[in-house]
Amino acid sequence: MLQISLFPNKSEFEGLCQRPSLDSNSLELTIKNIFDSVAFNKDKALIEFTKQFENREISEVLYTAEDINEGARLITNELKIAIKKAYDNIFKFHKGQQLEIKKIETSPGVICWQKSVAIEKVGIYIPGGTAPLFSTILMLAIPAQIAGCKEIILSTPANHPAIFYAAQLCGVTKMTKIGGAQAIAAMSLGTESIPKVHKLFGPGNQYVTAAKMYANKMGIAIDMPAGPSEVAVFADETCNPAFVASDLLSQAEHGADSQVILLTTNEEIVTKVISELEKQVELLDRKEFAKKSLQHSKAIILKDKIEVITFLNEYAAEHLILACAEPEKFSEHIINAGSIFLGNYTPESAGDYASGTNHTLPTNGFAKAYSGVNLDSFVKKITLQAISKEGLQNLGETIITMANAESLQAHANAVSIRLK
Ligand SMILES: NC(=O)c1ccc[n+]([C@@H]2O[C@H](COP(=O)([O-])OP(=O)(O)OC[C@H]3O[C@@H](n4cnc5c(N)ncnc54)[C@H](O)[C@@H]3O)[C@@H](O)[C@H]2O)c1
Ligand SMILES: N[C@H](CO)Cc1c[nH]c[nH+]1
Ligand SMILES: [Zn+2]
Repeated sequence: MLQISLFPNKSEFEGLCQRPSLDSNSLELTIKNIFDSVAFNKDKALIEFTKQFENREISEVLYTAEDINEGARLITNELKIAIKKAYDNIFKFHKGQQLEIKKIETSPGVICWQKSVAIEKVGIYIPGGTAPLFSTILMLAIPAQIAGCKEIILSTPANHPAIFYAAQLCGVTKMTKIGGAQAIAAMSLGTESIPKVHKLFGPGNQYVTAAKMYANKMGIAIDMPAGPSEVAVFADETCNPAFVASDLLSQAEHGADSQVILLTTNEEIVTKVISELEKQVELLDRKEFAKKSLQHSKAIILKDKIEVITFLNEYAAEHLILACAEPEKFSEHIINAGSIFLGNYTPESAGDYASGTNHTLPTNGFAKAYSGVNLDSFVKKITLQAISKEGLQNLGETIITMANAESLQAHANAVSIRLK
């Protein structure tokens, strides 16, 4: 059950913000070995790792169009309707992130603007080790589709019908059967069957996340480190303890390495939430994962709201639920979080599936510096400028003065030659 921390000192906040993690040295070595093998033995290495880590026998690393059609046909009508509804909301929210091009005349005759251009080849990782997270396909392939990415390569160890259905719906161009760090290695290095991509996206366990970081060091762009799921809930007297417990469990059930945090200024709320957790956890099919996750999760009782805000900004949760009075007003004080859920009727799982926001979010405190996936994640911005003869006459002196001061005479000449 949750570890309780009663009125910790501010000096203890940093320790309380630690997430459970694997030994990073041995993790890095495992990842390096996987990348080296995939670089050398390509598809053959992928087939061997799939047997070694997942006990799955495969003879080809890609699904054929026929495999995908057949897989998708097995989806139930009920799930198809749910996915379409989620698709529409996620599409609407991400389409709304498109900005119109604005040409700015910075000084007379000098026009500057920028355009967004889709990243041509993207690799999306869809977690599937213990649950087939087909919702992640919507979260990654919909913005890729809106951005106009030409190739969307999907890798996942899962083979649920909804995985195939969602891949078709979202215009995925190639689908691999590979999971884990070896999938990330394949999309970073390229193999006989799997193309090398320009940018990697997607959440995953610690192996997947460490592999993305490794790929990033080799020069492949990544969305962000999106590892084991986490949630922090700030609950005051207006909360419903049963709702709070259900939210904590919704992230605890992801995996043993997930972490959930309950923050409050009222000790009685902790007692009520824990009693709900004890009841609700027993009803879950994934109770073993949830219980392990709760063992390294925490209930923290703080002195006042100011301390709560300080803690939350230090923790930088992937998801933050504000089960408190005036949640929107409270949210104005939050500067580090992946996604914020306001009020008693906004469960985190709404954002996981269907409200419209993206569920691929920075974990492990990376929300201090990274955003979650959004439309911009799939584009590059190219700036453009056009200067008229009069424009250059206006700006020329400024450029020449600055170029000379940097001792870059050719830069100055490129202007003065035009003004003669
Ligand atoms: N941050 C986010 O946005 C977000 C979103 C969704 C899910 N998640 C997280 O994604 C994760 C999904 O994890 P998962 O394990 O179910 O699926 P996964 O697909 O991420 O990982 C499964 C793969 O891990 C590899 N693996 C497992 N044990 C290994 C070992 N000992 N050595 C080498 N490789 C090994 C295997 O190849 C397996 O295919 C969870 O932690 C969940 O919390 C995060
Ligand atoms: N909560 C996860 C992000 O941390 C996303 C997800 C997918 N399916 C269910 N949940
Ligand atoms: Zn979730």
